[in-house]
Parts: sequence; C-alpha cells; structure tokens
Amino acid sequence: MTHADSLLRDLAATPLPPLATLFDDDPDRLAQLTVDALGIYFDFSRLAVSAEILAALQARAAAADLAGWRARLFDGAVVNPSENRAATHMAERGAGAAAAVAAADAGQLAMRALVEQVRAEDVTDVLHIGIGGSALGPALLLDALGRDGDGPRCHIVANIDGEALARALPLCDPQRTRVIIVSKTFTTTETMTNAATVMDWLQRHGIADPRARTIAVTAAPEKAAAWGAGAVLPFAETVGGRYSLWSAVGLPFALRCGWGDWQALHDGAAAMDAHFRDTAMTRNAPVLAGLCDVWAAHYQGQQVRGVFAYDERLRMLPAFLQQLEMESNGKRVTRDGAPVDGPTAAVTWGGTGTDAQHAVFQLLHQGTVVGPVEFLAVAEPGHAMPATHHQQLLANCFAQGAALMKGRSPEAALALSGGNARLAAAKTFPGNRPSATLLLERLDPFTLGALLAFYEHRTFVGAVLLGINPFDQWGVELGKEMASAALAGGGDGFDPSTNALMARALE
Ligand SMILES: O=P(O)(O)OC[C@H]1O[C@H](O)[C@H](O)[C@@H](O)[C@@H]1O
Repeated sequence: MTHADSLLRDLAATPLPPLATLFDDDPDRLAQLTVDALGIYFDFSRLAVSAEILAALQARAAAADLAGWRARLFDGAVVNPSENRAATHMAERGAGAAAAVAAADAGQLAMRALVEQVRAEDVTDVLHIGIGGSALGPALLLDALGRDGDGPRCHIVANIDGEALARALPLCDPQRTRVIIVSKTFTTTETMTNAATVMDWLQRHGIADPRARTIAVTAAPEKAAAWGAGAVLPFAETVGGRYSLWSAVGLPFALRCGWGDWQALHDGAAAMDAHFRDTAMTRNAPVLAGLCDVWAAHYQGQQVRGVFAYDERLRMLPAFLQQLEMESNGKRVTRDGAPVDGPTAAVTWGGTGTDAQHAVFQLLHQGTVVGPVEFLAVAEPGHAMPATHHQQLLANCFAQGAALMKGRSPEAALALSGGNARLAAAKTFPGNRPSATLLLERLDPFTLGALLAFYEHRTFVGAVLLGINPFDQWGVELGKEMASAALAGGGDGFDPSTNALMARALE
C-alpha cells in the first residue's frame, strides 16, 4: 500500500464537510474543479472531494505512474497484458505509433472510397448487423446526429432475438439495401446468425448472390473473405470493440452524414487526445474525472454512477457508457493477476432528462443508495421548437444538481408540513449528494468526438489508478461457452435449475 493509498483510506474514513461548506471555505473551488475545453464545460465542483482529497488522488496517480501508462498508451506499447496487445484506437484519429497510424489511415482511405461510392448509389437503407462494441458506438452516433443526414437510413440490428430483424426488415427495400456485417472477430454467433438470416431474406427477394453485396467490417479480414463478403474494411486487432467506433465500425454514421462529419468527429476526438496528453494533471478533464470516479467507487465504496443526458440526442449515452466503463473496469484482479484491493467500476446506469425526473429521481434525492450523478446538457438546442422547451430543459438539469446538493432540512420540512412530524420526515431531503455537470456548447460531430474520447480516457485513468487492465473482457466468455453447451443439449454440466429451464423451453 502506498502512502497516498493509505492517506486516501484515512480520508475516506473521516466525514467530509458538507459540499456547501467546501464551497464556502475555498473560494477557488469552482475554478479548481471546472475545466473549459473543446466546447465542453466540465464541472466537477459538486462531487464529494476536497482540495486535500484531490491532492492525495493526484499523488496516488503519480504512484501508479499515470504519466508513464499514458505514454505507453500513446506509444503503442502493450497496455493489455492478458492479450499481449497495445490499444491503438487513437491511431484511427491520428495519434500513436507511426505504424499503427499508417495502418489506420489506409483503413480510413478505403472506407472513404466506399462511403462515397455507396452515397452515390441508389441505396435507401443500410442494415448494420453487429453487437456490443460493434453496435453501441454507431447506434449512439446515428441517434445523436443522424436525423438530418442526407445519406441512406441506417438500421442497427444487434440482438439474436428474431424480433430485432422482424422489426428492421420491413423497413428496408431488399433491392436498395446495403448490408454491413460488423464483427471484430467475425465469429460472434448473434452477428453471424443475423447475417445468415438477412442473406436468406435477400435471396428470397431475388438477389442471387447476396453475400457479394455485403460490406464486412472486421479485424479478421481473412474470415470475412472466406465467408464471401463483397467488400472488407479491416481494422486492427489492437482496437478493442468498445473503442472501435472511430474505425470503419462507424461506417453507417459516415454513410448517413457524409465524410465531412466523420472527419469532424475524429478531429474532436484528436483534440481531446491532445488535451489528455498535454494538459497538466490538475487541469486535465479526463484525469480529474477519473480521479473522482476512483474516489467515489474505490474509496467511498459508492457502487453506482448515474448518467442523465438532458438532451434526446444523447439518450443512448448511458447504454454506450455501460459497456465502456463496466466492460473495461469491471474487473476483480489487477493486471498482474492479484485480487484487487477494493471496488473497481461502479454500476453505470442512467437515462434522459427530464423523463427520468418523473421516474427514478426519487431514489437519487431520498433513497439510501448514494453515488455520483452526472448531468449532461447542451447549451444550443438541436431543434427549432419554441425556445421554452430548451429553457425548461436546461433549468431542470441545473436545478436537479442544485437540489441534490442543497436538500431540505427537517426544520424547513416541518414548516412546510404544518407541524406534522411524520409528513415532515417524508419531506426531508438529506442533500449533500454529489453530482457533476458537463455542459456542451453545441452537439456537433466535433464536440461529440471530444466527449466520447473524454470518456475513453477517463476510463483509462481509473484503470491505471486501480492497476487493472481496461482492454480485455474475459468475463463475457464463460456464459458464451455455456450457451453453446446448452444449445448442444446440455449434457450433465448444468445445475438442476438450468436443467429444468432447458427441459421446459429449449428443444
Ligand atoms: O465485434 P465482435 O467480435 O462481434 O464482438 C462483439 C462484442 O462481443 C463480445 O462478447 C464482447 O463482450 C464485446 O466487447 C464485443 O464488442
């Protein structure tokens, strides 16, 4: 245990003054805990950290060699030891070792040619078949910025549940639909099964060689070629699925919105890469956010982190971040194989404001589960509806963070309750509940790129402090193996509960 680690444990065992007191006692607090960069105002000042805690977290980061690990990430050194790999997603936006950047550039060039070709063809719909990291990023991009795109409509099909295809296929004209099959491994059963079903559908509609009309996006191009894909856009094995939207995995967004928007998305991410690499640790948005994440989850034992986007365009962000944060940092051993010495990633959950206020915020304000809440808002509306919509939206967003912090004292509640103590108890808010707010000037491709790269780096910072590997995901494998065994008839490898379920409903 390092000195910084034991100091942080001591600090976590000591009650922190209320947030309001922290603001009163430190006139610099707002300036220290806010960062204005790349069109995003990051406000971490209502998180439950003091200047002393922050300094100890910075010392903890230094002891964990954050600067060294960051350099290793940028240099293309092995940062994923269990797979003996680098993590080169940043090469897709121009940062990293020369060989990785050159390979990514070649991939982008091939993608651009295909984008321009398909956008010039009479294609009305694109079916994007992929799951997990091969679906969530592109789905978020399309949902956020695709409404006004001038390219084909794009439909993302992920689930093996036939319902997903049953909904998507009727929306597509088989003669004028392009199919993209996205799978890093090109073996994922959901994706391969959905692809096969779509090939049958095309054939039934008179397309003689449907596979020749597909575009495969994969890190296993030889498998895609053997399968018979018409075109193959490869990306590097060192690009993890949940970090892959910058590669040709993001193809449907480029098809829908065009190469200019695709480039701007990358420019925003590249600008955030530079911010993460070059800005002092104390003014560095992903570093500050990652330190506060570790403080809450690891030291304070807060095992949930809520993300609420006060913008319909970002409604898919919680789902995207669930994979990014939980698949990256939901680990129980360090990169050296030792058990972790405390909690790692919190459970990421969330929703959209203001909807969520009317559904789950009761628990945030008065429930017994406490964890940091992150609000996102965009200053400029993305629509031309009457201005009152956006004003109300933003006012609600800012007020929720204020209310979480302020609360309502028992005395104030009693005054509101006509002296009825039982009612006053129900109307009391403990307050002092932590939140962060990210305020975007506008939601354009550049800012979205910067935002998503911010979350990637923040996740990396947390992993470095905890000593875990954020780039592998062995925890998803056992369930896949057992699903195959269940499909093959089970044998005697299952427990009585599973055997009974299979006997009831699995032929
Ligand atoms: O892109 P694929 O190889 O088809 O993998 C799709 C997804 O499935 C896996 O099970 C992993 O948990 C994800 O990280 C991955 O993104």
